[in-house]
Amino acid sequence: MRVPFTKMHGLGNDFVVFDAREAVLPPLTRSVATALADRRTGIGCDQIVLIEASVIADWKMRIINADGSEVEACGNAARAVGLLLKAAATLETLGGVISIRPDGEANEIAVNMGTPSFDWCAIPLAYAMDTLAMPVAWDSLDRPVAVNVGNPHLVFFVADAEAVPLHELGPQIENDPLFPQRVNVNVAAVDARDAITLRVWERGAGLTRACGTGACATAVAAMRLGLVDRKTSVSLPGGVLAIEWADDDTIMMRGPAAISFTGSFDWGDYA
Ligand SMILES: N[C@@H](CCC[C@H](N)C(=O)O)C(=O)O
Repeated sequence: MRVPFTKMHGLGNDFVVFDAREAVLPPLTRSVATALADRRTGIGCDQIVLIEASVIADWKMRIINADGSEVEACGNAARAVGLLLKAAATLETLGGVISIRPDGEANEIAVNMGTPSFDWCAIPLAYAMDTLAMPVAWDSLDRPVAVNVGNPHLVFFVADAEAVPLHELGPQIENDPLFPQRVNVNVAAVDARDAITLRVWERGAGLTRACGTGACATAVAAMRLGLVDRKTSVSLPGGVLAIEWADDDTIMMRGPAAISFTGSFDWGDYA
């Protein structure tokens, strides 16, 4: 069975998007997902995104990492779905209902990502600790902040984000038993009261060009620590996002999304 898809990205964080609002797709098993995401033999992507019908929001957005794990949230994918839908909409996700809308320029999308949580059990962590200054370290990375923005993030503030061997420390931290659902790992440098530089090791996908939820988690962590104001830019390897922690406690993310190409995928080859 050939299934049409749209290859998209948000600042280089790339997705294979299946629009299943009207069509019923075969089940996306772990073996289909990993084969599809494989950059050598499949289409290649960081995440697979399914748009489906919802009974509690306009649409449901499902997110599957390149390793086949289904997860709660993806900021860049929300903007990609916003670009495809070309209209304001609410999206049901495993992390809660979020909202998207076109934002001025043709490919710019604004996303209300919902309310962040800092409770240790909501991250989740394996045991109680202060999530604003965690008494833990992995080599040179220490005292991170933990934030849940639908999905779990750990944020380390460092002098030079480029200098951190994230390809080595990222997988160690992601899989540490302190994080029962694993964790996304952010290393950030505060450049000014309204500017952060960020690199992200994503749970289930590794180093990516950008991570929207990572930008949101890092911005609110820096805001809680008093390092930046309530509106800041976050510069990632793939480009810049604008993040605001609004008075109603929700996080607004603004940035672009793009379509790379369209195609069709033979599900049966991988089932
Ligand atoms: N790239 C995404 C985050 C995707 C999910 C993440 N890897 C997880 O496992 O939580 C983003 O833009 O937020």
